[in-house]
Amino acid sequence: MEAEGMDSEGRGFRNVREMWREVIGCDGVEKEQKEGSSTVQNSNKRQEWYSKGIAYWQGVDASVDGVLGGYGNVNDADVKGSEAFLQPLLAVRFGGGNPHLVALDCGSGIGRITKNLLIRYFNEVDLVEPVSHFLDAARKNLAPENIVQGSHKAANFYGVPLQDFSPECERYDVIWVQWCIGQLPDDDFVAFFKKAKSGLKPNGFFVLKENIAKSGFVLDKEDQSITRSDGYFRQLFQRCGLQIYKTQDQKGFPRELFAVKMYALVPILTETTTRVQRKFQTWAPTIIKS
Ligand SMILES: C[S@@+](CC[C@H](N)C(=O)[O-])C[C@H]1O[C@@H](n2cnc3c(N)ncnc32)[C@H](O)[C@@H]1O
Repeated sequence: MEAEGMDSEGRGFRNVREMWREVIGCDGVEKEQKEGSSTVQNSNKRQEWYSKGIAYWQGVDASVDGVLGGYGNVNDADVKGSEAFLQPLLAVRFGGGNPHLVALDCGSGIGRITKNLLIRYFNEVDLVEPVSHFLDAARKNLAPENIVQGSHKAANFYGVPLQDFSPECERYDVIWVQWCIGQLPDDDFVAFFKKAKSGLKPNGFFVLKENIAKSGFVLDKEDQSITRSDGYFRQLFQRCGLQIYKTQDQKGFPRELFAVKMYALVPILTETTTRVQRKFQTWAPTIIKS
């Protein structure tokens, strides 16, 4: 049978569930809930997956080149591509008036994206990053004296991994997730986005920017991460209750790198929420008039 995916050493896996069972001790669909020794092994393996990932990043220089895996030269093209994607979305979803915009930069590393992009568009940016020397560098890079954007500021620095992060309810207009979601197995990926949805304001959205495997997945045993294909991501979005609002390919990266895609994602409205919203829309003018 043909392999659905492979690891960085070229070893094939028949399917993604087989791979997750091997690396985290369960198939990545649902966390093992049952008590007993299989649970212990499962959580030990999952812990090992995460701690090896963190250990890898702890050994990396707190620099643009470090967080970009030695490809610091793609920073400019990355920021340009992200800005071209973000700007029209902001205009459509929050245009008009002068809204106070807030973003969350996930797996922020040294604050590269906040510094070069988010801080220019958002009045406040929060960062979440589990590796302490990266977060310390981010604090320095984003200190008020190093920011040229008026009253815009990096507001909160959270030193936790995404799988343990719970956002403040309805704080964010945009939750930016770039080059870090591969650290999370599927079930934690789904749990994270489900939880993070509550952190979005009503018109808010996620931007996920990631490397894309040609098909299936590629498991990187060095930094304990997985690169997923576009089809794989789309299945996970459905499990998260998210739909693609807009997607675009990143251009201008060296050919030897993975392709990179940007997805703007919004919560799928259930029939009930849609009905409540419709009702509200018909009531609203009456409320305003009276
Ligand atoms: C390739 S770097 C990208 C950093 C940043 N997003 C950027 O584009 O400049 C990957 C980042 O993910 C972080 N990371 C590793 N495990 C993580 C986890 N479980 N949750 C959140 N971030 C994680 C690393 O510490 C590192 O900062």
